[in-house]
Amino acid sequence: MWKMEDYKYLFKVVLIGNAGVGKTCLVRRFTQGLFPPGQGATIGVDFMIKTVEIDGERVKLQIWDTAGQERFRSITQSYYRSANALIVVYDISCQPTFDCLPQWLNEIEMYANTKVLKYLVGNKSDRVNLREIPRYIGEDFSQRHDMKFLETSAKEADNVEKLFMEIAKQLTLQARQNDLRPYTSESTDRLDGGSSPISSYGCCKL
Ligand SMILES: Nc1nc2c(ncn2[C@@H]2O[C@H](COP(=O)(O)OP(=O)(O)OP(=O)(O)O)[C@@H](O)[C@H]2O)c(=O)[nH]1
Repeated sequence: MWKMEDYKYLFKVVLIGNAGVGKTCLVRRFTQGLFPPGQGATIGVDFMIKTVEIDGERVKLQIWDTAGQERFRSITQSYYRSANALIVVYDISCQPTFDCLPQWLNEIEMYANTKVLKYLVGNKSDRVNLREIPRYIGEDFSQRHDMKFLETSAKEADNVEKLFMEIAKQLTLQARQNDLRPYTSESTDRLDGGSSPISSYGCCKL
């Protein structure tokens, strides 16, 4: 077991998207390596931690799993602001979950930090015969909205590790650049903006 202080950076990653798209399963797959049977709907928010290694440095990911149901929206919104990365999830076998993406982007616009790293994820890629959203449609949407894109399957562990590791890597790169940069008005803005700072262990300690 690593000790709590044994990490260089701490990043908050928040998953959002309609109920039932597989947010909880993605988090469980990555943090615990399992696909839980009979997963109930998330109530409010939940978080799990996983420490990974990026270029020889330990990076701690605090992964927040939010409830997709409308009635929890006011609770989940408060978590956007401190996110370093946001993963917007839809289900490739369920068109309405894709059609709701503009609403999720609206939420991000209203509540998240402008510099947040955004990923669009089409989950349940194993449901080949039930696919309703072609891959290129998801990819095109992501490009138009300044998001990175991946299709995943929490069930078959496809691209899940890749998703979180890419995020950890990107955030680490950004953090290293910030560490090198002298203190500027821009970095002050970032802190005032309420986002948890992408910076070294000293200021991000829990
Ligand atoms: N085939 C398939 N089913 C999946 C996958 N991921 C999740 N599911 C199923 O989809 C259902 C919903 O999964 P959850 O992870 O609870 O969805 P959620 O987005 O967290 O839902 P809320 O907590 O209500 O927001 C469950 O029945 C899962 O077994 C996947 O990759 N493939």
